[in-house]
Amino acid sequence: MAESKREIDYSVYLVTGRDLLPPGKDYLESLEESLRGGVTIVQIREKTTETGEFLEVARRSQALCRKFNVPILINDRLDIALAIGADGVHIGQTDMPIAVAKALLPPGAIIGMTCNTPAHVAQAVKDGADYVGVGPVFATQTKNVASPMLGVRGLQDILAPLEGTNVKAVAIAGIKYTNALQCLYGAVRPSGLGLDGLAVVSDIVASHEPEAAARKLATVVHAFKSTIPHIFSLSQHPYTSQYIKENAAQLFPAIRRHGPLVQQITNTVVTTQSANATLALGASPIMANAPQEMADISKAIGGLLINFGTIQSLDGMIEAGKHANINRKPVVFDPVGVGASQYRRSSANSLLNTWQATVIKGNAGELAAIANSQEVRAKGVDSVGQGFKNPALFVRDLARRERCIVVLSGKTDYVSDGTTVVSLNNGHPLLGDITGSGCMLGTCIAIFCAAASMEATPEDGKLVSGDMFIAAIGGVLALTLASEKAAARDDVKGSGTFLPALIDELGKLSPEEVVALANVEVVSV
Ligand SMILES: Nc1ncnc2c1ncn2[C@@H]1O[C@H](COP(=O)(O)OP(=O)(O)OP(=O)(O)O)[C@@H](O)[C@H]1O
Ligand SMILES: Cc1ncsc1CCO
Repeated sequence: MAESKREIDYSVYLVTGRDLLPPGKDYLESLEESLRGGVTIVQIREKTTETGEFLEVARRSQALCRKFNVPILINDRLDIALAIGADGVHIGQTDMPIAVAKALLPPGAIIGMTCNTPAHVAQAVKDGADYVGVGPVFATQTKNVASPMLGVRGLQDILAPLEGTNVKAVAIAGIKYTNALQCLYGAVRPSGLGLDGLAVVSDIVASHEPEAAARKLATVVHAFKSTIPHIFSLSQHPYTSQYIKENAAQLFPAIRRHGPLVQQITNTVVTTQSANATLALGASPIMANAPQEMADISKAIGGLLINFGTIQSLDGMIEAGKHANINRKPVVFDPVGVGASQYRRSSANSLLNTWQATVIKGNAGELAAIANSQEVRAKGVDSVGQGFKNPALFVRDLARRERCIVVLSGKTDYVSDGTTVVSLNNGHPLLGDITGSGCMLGTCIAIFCAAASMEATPEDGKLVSGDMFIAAIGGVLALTLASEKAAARDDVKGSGTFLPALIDELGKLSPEEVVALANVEVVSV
């Protein structure tokens, strides 16, 4: 074993599973191909194999790993690790304690531990583990998992004890190329601490083409790791009011150029007006709720809105977001009335645990409920009271926690990417007199996000390419500027005549008008 600790790259952590090999695929052939594809560390897991055979498998695996200069760890069996001189061991909660393993293994050996709770992680840190394997993130068939699933959101909490330590973390269970970016995004804590890698089994081992499977995963993990510092600022431009106005204004003609198809799972109150608003802006709506059709629809769309004003199919919302993440399409989440019932609260949690939102948009009452804040109360779908004492700080912190753009609607709208906060002071009180103006706002934001991502070149490490901060602001400006123009019309006598005028005006805004009329301020927090 190595005398001093080598620098380990945990990015693509392969856990072997010979029982999962596809028919006709040789174990060593599969391992070599996966190493060629970019696996950076290997753990040999043999749960039921006799000692002699385990030793043989470990020896042969090690010879291959050495060829690629990739470290090899042994699951559970210290005797096997010692016998072959492995780089270290991976132990479970019910296996040998870390202290005992440390005493038996030579200095420099890597010790990793499976952890299902923050308390496990804290203990592993105390005991001197080099890394923790945290999970289960998703349901999986490869292991009989008794611990409750963490979900993507749970990853942030379980990593908390690693703040300020040098202990590394990989996530495990149910991780595949298709959900890799969700996990990586989901795990990033407000401090910027995140996962060092992803542990996979079947995504590589069960593949007929393990080299290609490993390469795809490696590309995503490496690309993500190189973008971590900029995770909240999708653009690295120092935002000024003028830059924001000009770039948001350019998205109006971009929508008309691309005519994005925007999928909207929305409530029964606003469906028609949201579809008409979509057409007015130059995009195409498709209102689709059934989980069975999400895989197909997701491939065709430019963006997705999930508004849960009247939850008809939670499964549909889960599937739609999942496929949008897989296909790298922006997802705008509008948790309408989320504080109104326990069902809505738990549904929001399930959704945010399954996919990564690009934008979360809500009024003060809704966003307070999402953030578990008692500061603002709600009455059904409406926010009551004066709102947050410091709305700019609130949106910035929520954007950091949820790792996405946050839009707080109200008389003044606030938008943040976790670094910059802007306040937007356009709009008209008549927007408060019609139902579903907030829902239309979500629709507008989804359309702008779709256009902005269609304008951008896709990048490997990003769930969505394009500047979603500017896009979200563009969506707010569309609705609020159109409302000002509609309210000023002679034919508008009240909320009844206001709604059709609003839809008319949405389709008429020019980029020049947007720059001239937009009231955008960058707020310091
Ligand atoms: N008094 C007002 N003056 C100017 N603009 C307003 C006013 N009230 C709301 N708005 C605008 O209306 C849009 C919707 O925001 P609001 O916070 O009212 O949504 P909401 O409460 O979710 O609405 P709903 O529940 O009806 O869908 C925002 O862009 C906001 O700027
Ligand atoms: C009134 C209402 N109830 C559920 S959704 C909705 C539309 C405005 O949010």
